[in-house]
Amino acid sequence: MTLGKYILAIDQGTTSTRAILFDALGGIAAVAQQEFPQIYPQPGYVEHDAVKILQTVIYVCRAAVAKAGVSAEDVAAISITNQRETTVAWDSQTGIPVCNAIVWQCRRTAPECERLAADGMGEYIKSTTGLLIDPYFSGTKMKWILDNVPAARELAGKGRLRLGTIDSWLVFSLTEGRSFVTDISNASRTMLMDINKHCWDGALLKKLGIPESALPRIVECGGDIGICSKTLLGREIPIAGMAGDQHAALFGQCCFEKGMAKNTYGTGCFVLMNTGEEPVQSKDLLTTVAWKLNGKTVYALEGSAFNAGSALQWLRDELKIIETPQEADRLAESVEDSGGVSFVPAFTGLGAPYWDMYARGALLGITRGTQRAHVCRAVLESIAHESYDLIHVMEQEAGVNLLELRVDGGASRSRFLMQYQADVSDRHVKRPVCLETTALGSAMLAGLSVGLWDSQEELTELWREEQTFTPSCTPELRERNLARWHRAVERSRGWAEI
Ligand SMILES: Nc1ncnc2c1ncn2[C@@H]1O[C@H](COP(=O)(O)OP(=O)(O)O)[C@@H](O)[C@H]1O
Ligand SMILES: O=P(O)(O)OC[C@H](O)CO
Repeated sequence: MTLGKYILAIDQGTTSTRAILFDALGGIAAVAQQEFPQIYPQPGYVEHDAVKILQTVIYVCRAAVAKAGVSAEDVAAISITNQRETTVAWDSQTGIPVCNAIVWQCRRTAPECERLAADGMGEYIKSTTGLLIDPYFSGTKMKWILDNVPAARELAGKGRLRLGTIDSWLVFSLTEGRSFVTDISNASRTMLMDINKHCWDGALLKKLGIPESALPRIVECGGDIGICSKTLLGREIPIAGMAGDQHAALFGQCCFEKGMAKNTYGTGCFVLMNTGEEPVQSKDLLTTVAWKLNGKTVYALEGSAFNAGSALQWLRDELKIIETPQEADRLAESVEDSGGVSFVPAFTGLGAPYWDMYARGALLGITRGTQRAHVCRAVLESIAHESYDLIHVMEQEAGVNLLELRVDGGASRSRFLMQYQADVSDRHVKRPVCLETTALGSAMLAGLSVGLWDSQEELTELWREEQTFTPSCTPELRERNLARWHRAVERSRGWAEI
């Protein structure tokens, strides 16, 4: 077989699935995208239809290859990157899910998390998995399925239950031999994997009642992950790169050196910093595997904010005060400030550094003169404010000074947001030419594995800056805005509990 010239990257995100065909220079030959429905069965619950997700994957892969006008022979490898933690349960024989996937944002396992905390599991979970007790992670979602879906229990009894994150679900569904694997970066988000030993932790599986036989094999982020069956594109193609989306974005931003960091503005906001080959423990941040390649593991510290771009979608879909996110940008720039309005996007609680599963969204400071432009501005500012918190706590806990922040993701297109981010965090914000960094990172993992690229140095050469946003705000204004944000956060906390 001659080596194809392209990598087909599947980016399975929270609100849409994209397939992007990258050429050997890291350039985009074609993109295909499809949104899929979010399911909100009750307040605080978020679900996805895993079969629908698979259908979007198949559709966008075929569409991207067709758009580029290339043949399947030209595709050297497929890579997968995905929304993390979202949990799917299915039957190994039929390949059919037993219930909707429980999305990372879903808060239904808050009571189980309280029980774990009351049992004094916090310290053990932190030191073993690098994570905090929160409904965010897959472990308690798996337990919920076993406790609440009779078909899951029945299949578990027969040894036919499969529990996995979206990466496992896609590899299982796309491969002829039905490979059942998860990559180590996704596994490190389950609250079940020992981040030092890189295996499932027996004590946690026992505590949550999860049978190890239902869990996938943990593999590296590059190599022989599976062979995609020819039903997808007409010929078998190796799946050679796989990582959770935020880990892939760190790789795609070429943050290969210890201390380099990125922030991805998608549905949520996720700041990850490369901390080198040893896991670094932190109080309010997550310790996670960034990637593992050829036996070498790189770790990261992560600050996660659960809602960011989703707040713009809320303005568009629920409040209906904008038609596109770009309109929010224009409106935000049309007023001098937010007119005293503050917004806290805690739709599904607050992540780092607050870790409040009962916080809920808040819109404060409204007066009779408040216009939609003020609300749009407050929403965009809130995304920068929560990112400021992540950057600030990261600098404090890792003892570093981030001189620059590399940014990507859908909402990093917003000029207003990026400038405000630079102002409020007093840091240079660097936006690359390729904002599809998540997909690019996974393509790089696959490309290294199949020999399209030889080294990380070669990949670094492919990274191109589009624009740097320079801080230009007075310290007084900055402090005033941050103080108001922190007052607003306090008011949003514990709301659902009450
Ligand atoms: N021009 C824009 N300005 C601001 N936000 C945007 C813009 N375009 C897209 N977004 C936001 O980006 C998000 C989608 O980004 P994406 O990286 O695809 O996220 P995900 O992978 O979580 O689905 C949406 O929530 C949307 O509100
Ligand atoms: O869909 P995204 O890009 O916002 O990413 C979701 C995260 O992976 C959740 O941990």
